[in-house]
Amino acid sequence: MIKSTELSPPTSAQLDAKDRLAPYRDYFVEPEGGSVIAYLDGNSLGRPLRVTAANLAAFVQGEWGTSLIRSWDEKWMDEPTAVGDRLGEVVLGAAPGQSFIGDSTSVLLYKLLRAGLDGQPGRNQIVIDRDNFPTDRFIVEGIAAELDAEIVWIDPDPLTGVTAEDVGAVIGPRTAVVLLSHVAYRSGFLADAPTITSMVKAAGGLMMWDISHSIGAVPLELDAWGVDLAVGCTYKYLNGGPGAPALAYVNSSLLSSLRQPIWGWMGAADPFGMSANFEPAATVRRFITGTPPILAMQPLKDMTELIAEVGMDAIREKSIALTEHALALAEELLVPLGAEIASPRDPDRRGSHVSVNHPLFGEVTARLWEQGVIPDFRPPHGLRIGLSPLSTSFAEVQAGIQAIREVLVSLT
Ligand SMILES: Cc1ncc(COP(=O)(O)O)c(C=O)c1O
Ligand SMILES: Nc1c(O)cccc1C(=O)C[C@H](N)C(=O)O
Repeated sequence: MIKSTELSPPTSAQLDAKDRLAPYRDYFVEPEGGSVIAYLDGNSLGRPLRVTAANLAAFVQGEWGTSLIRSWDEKWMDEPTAVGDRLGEVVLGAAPGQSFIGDSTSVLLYKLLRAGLDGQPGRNQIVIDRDNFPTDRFIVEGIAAELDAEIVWIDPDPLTGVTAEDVGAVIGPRTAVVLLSHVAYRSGFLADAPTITSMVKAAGGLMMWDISHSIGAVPLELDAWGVDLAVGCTYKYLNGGPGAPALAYVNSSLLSSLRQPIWGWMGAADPFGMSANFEPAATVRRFITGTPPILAMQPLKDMTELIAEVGMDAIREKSIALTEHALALAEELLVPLGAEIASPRDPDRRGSHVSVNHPLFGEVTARLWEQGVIPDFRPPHGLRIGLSPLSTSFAEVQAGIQAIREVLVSLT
């Protein structure tokens, strides 16, 4: 018999019943024919909002189909920075004039990192960790090969992620830029951004964060933390859609001094002046290169407004409850089968996804997808459970983890 002090953990149904964000699940497009039982990959590709379908149709008819090229003058020239400013207000903790929507995250990583490095004469080291997302590491390798730059690698403990101590051990008078992921793409480890940023700045370096796995899931305070540069994906927790253009942030203190490497007419002071030589815009527009992908930046506006309605604190609270639930279920149902939890137990050090390792998870994930249970798999043996706070229920997490268990049992 359970003693009164030994309360059993709440069930998925109880958690869903008291979840005040539960009604927002209906705001998302329902997959057809009950074909998806559990979508646990919102950290890779967020689900579309219903309103986005209507807004895209209205955009095609109105701004594009009716206003035609006049829309550039009326609205679109300012769209990348207007959307960036709104994101700054709602999710980034950034004052206007520092953010814009532009190219892919990879290309923005290149542009901002190169600009940062060029803006640090006498310093030639780029600091990055070996667990960072491949594109971040590859961009750094490419820039180091292109310029006289040295890469300083941090080898973090996969579970604790990159700590302030790790960073403190490698920064110094030659540090130009430190590039880290705020939330690690495998483990979900949430780095101590305020502490690390101030350490790097005290050493004279520039701090650049890849916020791909935190925008829209973890509250950010880029201005207050003193972040220099940041980039991040908008197709994850901002539900911008496949290949949606990325977000870039350049601290206002650097706007006049940094020069990005890919000069194009849309980053010029007067794009329609058709001038003989490149003169960069005085504002954050100088980081834009060519014609901005206006159509592709429409959906993320819808999610930004939904986040504004709900509030980042409520989103974070649900995100923590979801990851706690996922970890408790994984502990109960998967660990006895030989799986290992590969994400931080401390919610203050965790983003909105959790990873579990098992040698059979590659095969397990393929079978799960066939039956409409959709986590993702990252080699060598990590199954990642991404929990998008506004579109995921606690029951969905349970159904997903039970299915993982059943497939694992069938394969062993
Ligand atoms: C941390 C991180 N950075 C960058 C990217 C990729 O950026 P891109 O949109 O250029 O493929 C991803 C995901 O694909 C990511 O997880
Ligand atoms: N960016 C992706 C893509 O273009 C196709 C499929 C998946 C992705 C991803 O988002 C991968 C993801 N950033 C990761 O953390 O592994």
